[in-house]
Amino acid sequence: MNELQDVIGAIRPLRQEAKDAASVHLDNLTKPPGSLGKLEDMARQLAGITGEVMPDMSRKAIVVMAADHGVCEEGVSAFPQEVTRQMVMNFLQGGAAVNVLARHAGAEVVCVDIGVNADLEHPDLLSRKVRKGTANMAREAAMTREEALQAIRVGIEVADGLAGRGVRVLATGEMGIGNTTASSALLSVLGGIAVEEAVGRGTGIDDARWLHKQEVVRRAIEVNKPDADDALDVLAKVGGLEIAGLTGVILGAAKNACPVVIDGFISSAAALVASRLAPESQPYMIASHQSHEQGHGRMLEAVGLGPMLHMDMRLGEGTGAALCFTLMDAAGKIMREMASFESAGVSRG
Ligand SMILES: Cc1cc2ncn([C@H]3O[C@H](COP(=O)(O)O)[C@@H](O)[C@H]3O)c2cc1C
Ligand SMILES: O=C(O)c1cccnc1
Repeated sequence: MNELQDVIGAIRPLRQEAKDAASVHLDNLTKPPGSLGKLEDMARQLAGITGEVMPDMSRKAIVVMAADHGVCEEGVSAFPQEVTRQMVMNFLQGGAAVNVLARHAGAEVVCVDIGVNADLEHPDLLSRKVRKGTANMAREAAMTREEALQAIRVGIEVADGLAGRGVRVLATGEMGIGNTTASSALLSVLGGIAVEEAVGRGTGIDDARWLHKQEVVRRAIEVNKPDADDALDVLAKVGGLEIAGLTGVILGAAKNACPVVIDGFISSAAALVASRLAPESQPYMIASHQSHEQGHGRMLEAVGLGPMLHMDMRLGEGTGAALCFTLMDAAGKIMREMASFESAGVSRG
């Protein structure tokens, strides 16, 4: 626990003077004050995070954490568990949606095996397996507290490694068949939200399976009795290895004064855990989008974040975060390239 406490202790509040300087700069540009809406909010936030009015955000990475879920044996997903490992190979070959959208945004994809239930090897795969999938949370704790901590540590190390080689913006992505079930359980317990509101349709289950998925989440909470005031306990009992890993990525990004773009429902579950473990990490987060998954709006509310985009996407992987990168670049260009009232000879109101 000490190590995690050290990381949390190293997270600084945003730099108010840089935020104020960004506000002054924005208000001198040739537009009515505030008229670029969330682009301006983002520019101010990025200044506060980095301490620079025009930060270098040229190097960006999406960390895709992959892991399996024992709860799949309850029949909670529309797809079989082997899709997790098959999609990991797809990421490594560059053919998944996140690869395409990351290329479009000029970002790299870093794929981490933190708990896939198979032996995977590839030169570009970061092999950091904590265990081969979680246990079935409907019967027992998904993992031990120590395993959850270990997975968080993996995420912190990945974030440290990327920041150490000059990556300035991080984003979260994931792959794990069954992980909307774990995310829903986290939302229900940590957000104090009824199971039927927290559980959505994930990969696209029908009504009967959706009701069954709700029952499975209820059973997982009943069997494990997670302590809502102890986020690590909840994460270990009803979470997932990739969710724990992403919690670490978020804490690691904040420690390194890097903005961290949060993707969809599952990534937001990691953001919720991170915000409970370390409330000071929340200002470093940017919610890329609100996905189509039923509980995502409530999840973002619980973290205290407002989404940049509503695209009706429900894929995960980091796809929404990749799209949001292009908005970050747009915000950066506004700060750098727009004329001021003075330079353009435009009258102020
Ligand atoms: C081919 C395929 C690619 C995906 N990429 C992300 N997910 C998404 O779907 C999964 C969660 O949904 P559930 O909880 O219903 O299993 C996660 O792996 C998530 O990343 C995918 C799912 C599939 C089938
Ligand atoms: O919101 C998401 O990211 C999501 C929703 C459904 C399935 N996979 C991911």
